[in-house]
Parts: sequence; C-alpha cells; structure tokens
Amino acid sequence: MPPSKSDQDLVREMLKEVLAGREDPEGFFAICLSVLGHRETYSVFQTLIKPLSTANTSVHSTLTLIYEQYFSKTADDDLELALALSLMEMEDQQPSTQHMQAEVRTNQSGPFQLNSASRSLEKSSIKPEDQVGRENDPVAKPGLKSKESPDSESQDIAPQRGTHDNQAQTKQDAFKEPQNLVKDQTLNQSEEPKRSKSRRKRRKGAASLVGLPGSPSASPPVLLWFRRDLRLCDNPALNAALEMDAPVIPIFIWSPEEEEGPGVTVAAGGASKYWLHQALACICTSLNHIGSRLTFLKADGEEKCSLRTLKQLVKQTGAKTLLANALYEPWLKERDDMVESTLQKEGVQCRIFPSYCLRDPYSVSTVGVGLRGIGSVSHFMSCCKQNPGSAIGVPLDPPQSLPTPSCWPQGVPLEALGLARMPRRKDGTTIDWAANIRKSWDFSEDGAHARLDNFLRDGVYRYEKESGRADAPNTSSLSPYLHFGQLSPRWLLWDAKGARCRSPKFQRKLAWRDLAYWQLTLFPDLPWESIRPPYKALRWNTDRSHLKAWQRGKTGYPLVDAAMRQLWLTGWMNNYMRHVVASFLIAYLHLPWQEGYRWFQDTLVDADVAIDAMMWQNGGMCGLDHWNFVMHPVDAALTCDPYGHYVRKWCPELADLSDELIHKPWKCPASMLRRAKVVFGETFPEQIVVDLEERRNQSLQDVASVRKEFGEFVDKRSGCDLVPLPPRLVSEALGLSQRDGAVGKQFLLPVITRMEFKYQQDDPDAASNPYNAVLKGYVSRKRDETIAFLNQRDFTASVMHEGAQRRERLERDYRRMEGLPPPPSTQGRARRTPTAKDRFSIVPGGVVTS
Ligand SMILES: Cc1cc2nc3c(=O)[nH]c(=O)nc-3n(C[C@H](O)[C@H](O)[C@H](O)COP(=O)(O)OP(=O)(O)OC[C@H]3O[C@@H](n4cnc5c(N)ncnc54)[C@H](O)[C@@H]3O)c2cc1C
Repeated sequence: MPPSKSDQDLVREMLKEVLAGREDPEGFFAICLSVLGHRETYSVFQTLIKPLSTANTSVHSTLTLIYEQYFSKTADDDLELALALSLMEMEDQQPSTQHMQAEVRTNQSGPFQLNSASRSLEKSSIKPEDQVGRENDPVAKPGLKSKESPDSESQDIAPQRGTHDNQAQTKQDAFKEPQNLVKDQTLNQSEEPKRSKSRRKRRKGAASLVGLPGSPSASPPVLLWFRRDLRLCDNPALNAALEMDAPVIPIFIWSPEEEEGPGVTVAAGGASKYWLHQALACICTSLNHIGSRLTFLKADGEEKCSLRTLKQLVKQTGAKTLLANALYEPWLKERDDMVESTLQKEGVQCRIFPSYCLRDPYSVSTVGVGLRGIGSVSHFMSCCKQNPGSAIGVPLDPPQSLPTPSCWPQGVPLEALGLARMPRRKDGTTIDWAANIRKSWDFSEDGAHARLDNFLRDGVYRYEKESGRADAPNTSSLSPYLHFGQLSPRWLLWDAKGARCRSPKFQRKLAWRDLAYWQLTLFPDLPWESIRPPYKALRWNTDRSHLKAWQRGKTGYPLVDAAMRQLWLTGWMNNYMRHVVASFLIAYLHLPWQEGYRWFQDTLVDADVAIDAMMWQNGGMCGLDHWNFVMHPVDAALTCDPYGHYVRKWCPELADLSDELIHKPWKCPASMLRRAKVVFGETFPEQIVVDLEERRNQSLQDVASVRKEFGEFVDKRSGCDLVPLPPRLVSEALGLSQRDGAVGKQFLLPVITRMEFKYQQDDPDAASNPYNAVLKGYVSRKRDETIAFLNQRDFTASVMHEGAQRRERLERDYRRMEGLPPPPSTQGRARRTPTAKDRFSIVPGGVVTS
C-alpha cells in the first residue's frame, strides 16, 4: 500500500526539523521507517528528500548514505537467505492470477520449474524494498537401547509406548487444569478469525484451474494420495491432479507400521495421532466444500502395506495415475520408491512432488563448502547457496472444485483408523486426555492461516529479541500445521517475506527445519542411535522415578514443571522451554536423550521425527551440532519468565509466591510459604535433585570417561569428537558418484565440541575447569522490552537509534585510540528512549543489564 498523504506530510515536517538542526539525519530516517514502513521508505524516501539536493547538499548526501547503507544491508541479507534456500523467484507482490497459472502449467515439465520470464520478474523482489503416554498401543517394541543459544537457534531403558493411555488417569489427576488455560492467548482458537484474509485473497484467482464438479469424464481417474500435506492451498500434487483433466479420487491410507520405520521412532505418538485425526476431518470437510471427498483406507491384512492397498485401489478404480507430495523419512522414501517402481511396471504413472521442505534434502550437497561446521544451520545454508537446487516457485492457489469419478472406491470411516481412540476406565467411562488440546487449537487449514496472519500482525515484531519468552505469545506456534502439511513452508516463507516486519531469525527457522530433514536422510538411525560413538556408552541414571517426575511436571523445579505440564495439557511448548526441560533431563537428571525424545514424540502435537531427533541428539551431547550451553532450571527464568507469570499459570499452587522467589520456592521463608499455602511434598513437589552443581560435575566426568575409553573417536590435536561419515558424504567429499560408492573405508570427521569437554579431557579434575557451559539467564535490554511490549511502531526507530549510538561509540573509541579530539556532540537525537520507570526493566532481584 502506498504511504498515505498524511504520513508523507508528517515526514516532510520532520525533514524541516532536520534542516533546522533539531533532529539528526539518523533519527529522521528512523522515523521514516517507523511511519512509512520498510517497503514504502525504500520506494519514496529518495523522492521525499530530493528538494534537499539543491537546498542542503550535505544533509542530502548524509541521508542518501544512510538510506543506501540501510537498504543495501537488508538486500544482502535477503539475497543470502534467498540464495541459500533457492528462492530466487520470491516476489514481494502477489503475482497475478495469470502469472500463477502460467506457473502451474510450466510446472508440467517438472515440479516447481519456472519459466524464464517469471524468474526474471521475481528476481527483482530480492531488492529491498505418553505418550509415549498418549499412544494407544501398549505393546512396546524390543528395547533399543549444539551452537546458537536456544533463543537464536542456535532410562529406564525400555521404551514405553502406551504410557499415555495407561497413565491417562493418573495424569489427569496429576494436572489440575489451570483456571486460565482456555484464555491462553497463544493457543486460544476462538480469538482467531475463521478464515484468514491472505488465504481468501489467494483463493480468488484459481478459477481456470477448476474442474467441473460432478462431471464424470471418460478419462481414467487420478489417485491423489494425501499424506502429510493436508491442505488445499499450495498443494502441488492437488494442482497437478487438476491439470490432468480427469476425475480425481483423493485418498488417505493409514499404515502405522510403515510410519514407524525400522527403529523406535514413535513416529505417531498419542498427541500427534490425535491431531492427525482432527486434521483429516478438516481436510475432508474442505474437500466436500469443493465437491469432492476423501476416502480413508487402512493398510492392514497380511501385508499391512500401502502398496498392497494401492494396487487393490488401482484394480478397483481403473486409475492410471498416482500423485502425491514427497515425504523424506528414509523408510518412507524407500516405501514410496517401491510403490512408484511397482505401479509403474503395472502401467500406472506415479508422480511425487517436493513440497514438504523448502529444499529436497536428497538434493543438498556439501560440494564446494566442505564438511567443516557440518550440523550447524550456517553450514547447511552455505551448502544450499553453493549448490542451489531447483527453484521452489510461488505458492499455488487452492482449487474451487475437483472433478469427481462416476463411482467412489469403498473406504472406512475416519474413526475406524483408530487415531483418536481414548482409553476407558474400568467402569466403562472414557478418559478424554485430549480435552485441553482440543480447547487449545484450531486444527483446520484455516486455523493455520489465521495463526500465521496473527503472528505476522503481532508476534513477529517481538520475535527477533523476545522469542524466548514463555510468558508471551512471541513465536508463531505454527509447528503442528507445518508438520501435517496444513501450511506449506513455501507459503509461510512467502508471507513472512512480504510482512511489514521481516524477521531474519524467523525465516532462518525454516532452514533449521530443512537441516533436520537433511540430517535424517544422512543418518537414518538419528531417532534412536547417538551420532557420536563414545556417547552411546554414557552411564545414565536408571532411576525411573526421576523420569516419571520429569514427564509429569513434578521435579520440584517450577520452570521445568510448568513447561512439562503445558506440554501435557496443550501438546506444545516454545523452543526456549524445550531447551530448558531437555537440559534438565540430560545434564541434571542424567537420563538418556532417547527418553526425552520419545516422550516428546508422544506428547507433542508437532512431534516430528527429524526435528525432534536432531534437537534431542544436540541436547544429548551426541548430535552433530551439540549444544555448547546448558540451561539452568532457575537462572533461565530470568530470560523466559522474569515475573513468574508462566509458572503461575501452569503451577497455580505457587501463584502467591513473590516474583523474586517463585522460581526457587525452597528459598522462601517459612512465613511466605505459609501465607501462600505451599507445602513441599504436598501442594508442590520437593526438588528431586538438590545439588545441581554436583550433578553437573558428575555429568562432565561421565563424558570425560567415555571420551577417554573411546579415544579413537577423539581428535588428538584439536580435542574434538570424531564422527564416522555417512557414505553419501564420503562420496561427495571424494568426488565420487553415489553409484561408485567404492569407499570401503570409514572416515572420521572432527565436529564442534564443547570447550568444557575438551578441557576436562586434559585435566580430569572438574573443579579447575574454567569453562562452564551453564547459561546465566539474561534480561533483554530496556529498549527491547519496551519496544516489544509497548510500542511496536517504534521498533525500527529504536533499532536505528541503537545503531546510531553504536556508531557514535565506535567513532569515539577510534578517535581516542588515534589521539584525536572527541567528535562534536550531535543534537536532537530521536527522543524515543524509554523512561527509567518502564516496568519491563524491573526484574526479580532488581537486576537490570545494559
Ligand atoms: C528438545 C527439542 C525438541 C524439539 N522437537 C520438535 C518437534 O518434534 N517438532 C518441531 O516442529 N519442532 C521441534 N523442536 C523445535 C522447536 O522447538 C519448535 O519447532 C518450535 O518451538 C515450534 O514453535 P513455533 O512454531 O512457535 O516456532 P517458531 O519459532 O515460530 O518457528 C517457525 C517454524 O520453524 C521451525 N523451527 C523452529 N525451530 C526449529 C528448530 N530448532 N529446528 C527445526 N525447525 C525449527 C518449526 O517448523 C516452526 O514451526 C524441538 C526443539 C527442541 C529443543
């Protein structure tokens, strides 16, 4: 939208202030960004300052310089990201309908290929301008036995499937529903508009793609196989089906054994299956609205495989084409390859479209980048940048109708898939463990779009600095929708890049997602086997009661307990809290990461084998990019819950403790505990481990001893852990083709290793270790807090102001070093610094960092 006249007038007024010397150029530019917005400033700023080119050349050139510096940086950042993710064709503006349709047609030659015209057009846009309790099946399989800060992105041995249902009763008793749960801002569906604007907007254009409802065509039908792509918007397989000009039969096959793969992956945990059930019901309704229907099938019988079900379906319907969107778990890819080759032999054409990730993980290569830093998101992005894959194209419109077959195949009712089956008590009543999950989410595709719109309107402004806050909805909460494909990453990236406030950190998260899938394709046993060999032998705690306490939110550490209860009740917690509870499980309880992984897989609504496994491996010290930090269960609160709101919400029994002590109730004087009615062991659990220091030291020593025992996996020179390279990477590194594969030898690669581990190796006496990975909590600067919570419009202005201050500081330091006189003081700074009384600066203990 072009800037309004009044906004432009305001800017002109401010320009006079600059000329009068009452406002400095930096401040003025910041105000422009704030008033006009990013894109508009880019397009009109130079016109606005044009009169100065004659009236005051020096101010004009200063402003031009500021403008150029600001936008060239943004352009570079954008370009880097775009290149890395192969997004050369992204455009700020919604492309015209014709353009998009041309796009879809050109996609015929291969998924997502763009014609050259659209490529050049769009290139210009880069310019600135139980779960294991929740699971129903109580039968367990035989037991098997990082870099950026979490904010940035940086056993009991036997697996315990079936615990959710089995424990449902006790869990329900364990967690009293906090009174204000339903009002949870983050998760309350009722506050969201029923249909997102952006989706409606895009819906307009799709007319010429529309098939005729109920008009049986003579062509054989097309089978459209829905999997984790439960959406109408931007669904390449669905669009390709429309292009076939034949009746379309949408199907969904439930085949739990195939999903699970060869190890203990808990691919479909209780909460996840529950979400799937709801999402299937929603997509079914959406298909009904466009005159079609979804046929549910169960892969059972003797072979229990999708291939058999598909073969029967082909026979029954006479279909000659099968279309689907790709899945990347190695065992599912293998299944799909098998389906493709078998059906093809039987005369059925199969086409699989990439859309689950921005980048097909099987196409990512390290050529030209090398292996140094592998596992980190920066390394991954360099690989994508160096070896760009095919362009991902623009999001596709949803169809308005689908051609139907003359007769439908016979399926089973959705309920028969058993995805949302609830356990029963002895008296026959149902234990509805999902009641709170239902209250917390809108499971539909529209719900996904509404949440995205809300986030881009609001949370994204705080994301860059405040995504760690547990007490405020500062992240998108889109993970379950992304996981089940109710929202495509391409659509998300498109909207995020088009939003008024672009958050590079947010956009990078999609690269993290792709990184996880790449890792899973390289290490198919990622979900159950430690990547760093020595850590497989770590001595873990076998105290099952500790695991139970962690799972139930009864560790006696309020922050950990609040997060684990939120997880149980809503199926979700934010990234920062996932780091807190993971660190607690591993570094302080000494429980194996696999236990955490499996619990998450069973209780998270966004449980994702690739992401979950990568993150737990990193947290469990054995991943490629193991965390170089440990979150402290009390200190972390300073960052994520400084006033105790989050703990009060999920642990209401502590609600009356003071802000200063709510995260460490054991430090409360007896009188305060009495007043707040807190009785340890009765109303709130005792701490299950008390001496955190001692637990950490023990953990360090355990690591040192396995690194010593398996010295062949430690690089003598650098002290880094060594990881056996997967064959695909070896072939790439040696320039061999996959087929050559003639590498019989094992290659070991040094990977980033925590300093405290390296030091401990040389000097096993933990007491003298100068490195300590435990993160101290931090409080965002007053500025960040204020802009984030009080005045979003001033965000950019404040950032600019901050930038100007930094430059001044550098200039001062430089002059001091050079023995030059201090620079003349600038007058008229943008007056946007918050006052000292700003309530967001007050934190427990009165600490304010600056
Ligand atoms: C121990 C642990 C386990 C995790 N398990 C899962 C899991 O099973 N499923 C899952 O989706 N995420 C997982 N994450 C990553 C992250 O915590 C969630 O994606 C995020 O909290 C979801 O909330 P959001 O949608 O508001 O995220 P936002 O911050 O708004 O991010 C947007 C999207 O980016 C992706 N993303 C964000 N962070 C990461 C990350 N670190 N790695 C990969 N992709 C990321 C997600 O798809 C997310 O929806 C895990 C993190 C940790 C520390």
